[in-house]
Order: sequence, then structure tokens, then C-alpha cells
Amino acid sequence: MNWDDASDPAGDRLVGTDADGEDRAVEAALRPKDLGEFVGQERVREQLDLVLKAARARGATADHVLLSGAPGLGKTTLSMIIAAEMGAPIRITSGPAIQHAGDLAAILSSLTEGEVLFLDEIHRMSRPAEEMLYMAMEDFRVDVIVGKGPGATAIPLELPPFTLVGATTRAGLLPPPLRDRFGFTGHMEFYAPAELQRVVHRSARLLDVEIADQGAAEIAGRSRGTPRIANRLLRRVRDYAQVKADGVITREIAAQALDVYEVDARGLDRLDRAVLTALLKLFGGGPVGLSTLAVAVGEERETVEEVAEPFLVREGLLARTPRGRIATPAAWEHLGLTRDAGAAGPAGTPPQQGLFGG
Ligand SMILES: Nc1ncnc2c1ncn2[C@@H]1O[C@H](COP(=O)(O)OP(=O)(O)OP(=O)(O)O)[C@@H](O)[C@H]1O
Ligand SMILES: [Mg+2]
Repeated sequence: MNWDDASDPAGDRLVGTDADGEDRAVEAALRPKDLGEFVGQERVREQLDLVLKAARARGATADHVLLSGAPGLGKTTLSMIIAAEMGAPIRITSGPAIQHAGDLAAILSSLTEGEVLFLDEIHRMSRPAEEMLYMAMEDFRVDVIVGKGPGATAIPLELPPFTLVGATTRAGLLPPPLRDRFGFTGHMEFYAPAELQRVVHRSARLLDVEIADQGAAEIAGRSRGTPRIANRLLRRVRDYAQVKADGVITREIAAQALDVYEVDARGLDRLDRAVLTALLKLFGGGPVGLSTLAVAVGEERETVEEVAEPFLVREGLLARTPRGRIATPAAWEHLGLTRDAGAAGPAGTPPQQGLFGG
């Protein structure tokens, strides 16, 4: 699925990973400005620190960097930090914005020496632009084609050394020749709860919100390993604390607020729980086909597969098997159901009662 599609059916949900308008407005303010402020991702941070320090010591432009990882984990943030650490300006563009090789040539030829070019969603660039990028990355040169047909000529154009920072949520989609031209690849992992707790504390300080340790822990635990979600939940909990209490975020206030917003203790929202509940109550834990499951929750097949399932799979609550979807023992436990009491019958038996009835 394309996470940036405007048609994303669940794009506006509280635990969604896409940045909405409000996110974009506050994200700029909450972005760590240097590597020291950047929470977690120890390995990527340490490796990147070496790459940048060495380049600075040589007085050279840093090697090209590829950042891969799920939405909201800090790729854009890190690209800005790279530029800041190198004391270099940054130019920001994205794969979908570069449809013709000429678009890319125009950007490349206007770069200054040492400048950082951030190419977001690099896996969505057009093929001709991609091929131009190969040469630019390797030889700091592009061939600009002038004219058409038999009379067309390639005019070589020298480029100043620059650092390309590519970001992608789908490293597997990058053609190997492109991947190989990056001197350093950083793979961003989901964050541990303790790291997210630090993110929440830091953001609360910047937003001037008073928060207890346990309040930050409560929000962190429900943030699906993702700083963007942690920051968004923090803002909603702040609203609740202001309206329903004295503005201070304690553990109880955070838990009450997130219950109101239907984000449960493990970060599942209403859709996630509906899918799991159907799987357990109607289909005895599976295996059941995706389409059948989707009909049972009244959602599109794609929504179940691309919006709800990835997190459920990651959490070890649901498994995709050749015979269909199955629930794991952890799913029964999370919803407080037991197989015998919860199941409507043997796997595949049509349900006799509505999902939320009886
Ligand atoms: N390591 C971190 N420490 C503190 N805050 C972070 C960290 N990583 C991300 N954030 C915060 O999370 C938000 C989202 O980060 P960012 O925009 O960099 O994610 P992204 O990986 O570029 O997402 P996308 O794939 O959607 O473009 C920002 O507000 C940023 O400040
Ligand atoms: Mg980004």
C-alpha cells in the first residue's frame, strides 16, 4: 500500500502513521536539531556520527546516505540533522515530485558544493530520473540531452560534490544499482517504550505541558513504537488533561484520555480490535480468508490487510498463513477471551450471531 495516498481509508486515525496537517505543523517544532537530541536508534546514530565526523575531519562532503524504515520513525528528522551536523544547506524534494529526468537535472545543477539533497520516497522516482541519479551520485556528472530524435546530443554537466540523503519506507523496492551507490544505509527500527517515553518527555517540555513519568510511560506504551504517534497521542492527552483535570498528565489521566480516544493499553484502536474480535468470536481464531474477515468487520479488504494487519502481525496477535488468517494465543489473552467461550463454532462455520450482539 501507498501510505501517502490521499485515499488512505484510515489515514486520519489517531494511531495512523501518516502525518496529518496538525502533525506537520507541530513536527517542525518538535524535531530534534542534532544527533545528541535524537532519541534512540543507537546503532544508526553511532554509525552516522562516525561517517559525518570522518567527513568533517577530511574536510570532505559526506557520503550518500540511505535511510529506510516505517513512517514516522524519524527519517526526515535525521536528514535535517545530517545537514546541520555538516553545516550544510539542505534541499528537500521527493520521488513523486521528480517525474522527468529534466526535473532532476534542474535540481542537481543548482546544488552548491557540500549541499545535502534530501530525496524523500526515493523508491517512487521515475526510471529515467533514477538512471540520471546513478551517474550523478557516482561521478558528480549528468548528461543533459538537448534536442530530439537523431539530432539529440548529450551535453555532459559537471556537478559540485553533494550528499544525497534518500529516504524510503520500502528499501526492498529500490533497484540494487541505486542501493549500492549509497555509502551508508541506516535502517530505522521501531522504538522501545523507554525510548518513546523520552520522546514524550522531550515533546511535553517543548509544548510546555506538565507530565509525570508514569503519564509519559502510559502514552509511550500505546504509541506503537512510533515517535510521530507518541507526539500525536501526547497532544490529545493534553487536551483531555486541560478540559477534565488541572492540565497535568498523570498516569490515570493519560489512561482515561486514551480510553476515550479508543486507543487501548497495547496501542490497538477500534479497527484493530474489530478485526481481532471478529477473528476470535466469529471464526474461532481462524484460519479464515481475508475477504471473509473484511466483510465481517464491514471494511474493505485493503483496509484490513494494509491498515490493521501489519501492526497486529508485528505485535504477534495475528498470523497470515496460506490457509488464511489465524489468531495467536496472545490475541485471545489480549481481548480476555478463551477459545471455548469465544468461538462460535469450528473454523469456517458461519456465525449465528452478530459480531457485537448477544
Ligand atoms: N529519534 C527521535 N527523537 C525525537 N523525536 C523524534 C525522533 N524521531 C522522530 N521524531 C519525531 O517524530 C515526528 C516524525 O518524524 P519524521 O517526520 O522524521 O518521520 P519520517 O520517518 O520522516 O516519516 P515519513 O516516512 O512519514 O516521512 C517528528 O515530529 C519528529 O520530531
Ligand atoms: Mg519523512
